[in-house]
Amino acid sequence: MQFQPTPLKDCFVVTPDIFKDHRGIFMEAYHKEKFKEATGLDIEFVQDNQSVSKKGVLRGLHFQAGDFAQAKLVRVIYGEVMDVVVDLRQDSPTFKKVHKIILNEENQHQLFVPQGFAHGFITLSETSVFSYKCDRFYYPGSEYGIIYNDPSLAIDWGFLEEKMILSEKDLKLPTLKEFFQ
Ligand SMILES: Cc1cn([C@H]2C[C@H](O)[C@@H](COP(=O)(O)OP(=O)(O)O[C@H]3O[C@@H](C)C(=O)[C@@H](O)[C@H]3O)O2)c(=O)[nH]c1=O
Repeated sequence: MQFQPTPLKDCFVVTPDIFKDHRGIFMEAYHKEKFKEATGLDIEFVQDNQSVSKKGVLRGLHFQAGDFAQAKLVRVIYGEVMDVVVDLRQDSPTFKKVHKIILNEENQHQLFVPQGFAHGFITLSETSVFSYKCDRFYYPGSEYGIIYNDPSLAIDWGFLEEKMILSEKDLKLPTLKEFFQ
């Protein structure tokens, strides 16, 4: 299991060792002790989520705030997505910086998204099965978001805007400027 930093503080990529044989593959998708040893983080993940999305579906940019802020360990079980995170911690040296990464069933990369980050992804394959662990339970009262096309972030989602599919809720999210006002 490899752990590699990203340009964003506290955000890193986890790549499991993949064992291939004539039957297919095996991997440890998560190992609490190895995770703790490599990162120093003694995280207890309490909720596992899974979503299935069609090509062009964009979910994000989401986060829970305050006591309900969630760290997430995200990965793709089937298909391919472009995953996007934004550091929203005002005291962080990488505040307002964006990081993008391709997650797919081939590379089996996982992204650790710290508390205080906004997170989203767009499905690039016909279908994606996206799975993530969270260290806090879902609490709708503390759910927030930033609009995917925020002008100050200027994220290139690598997809034609008219072909993107978003929820009504996500289309109404505020810009970063509106959120911090
Ligand atoms: C996130 C979540 C949603 N739900 C419900 C609420 C709603 O009826 C339905 C769909 O919720 P949403 O539209 O918020 O699902 P979705 O847009 O997939 O939300 C997710 O997006 C990605 C990018 C994240 O980072 C996640 O933390 C989460 O915010 O599922 C739960 O019951 N538990 C949960 O943990």
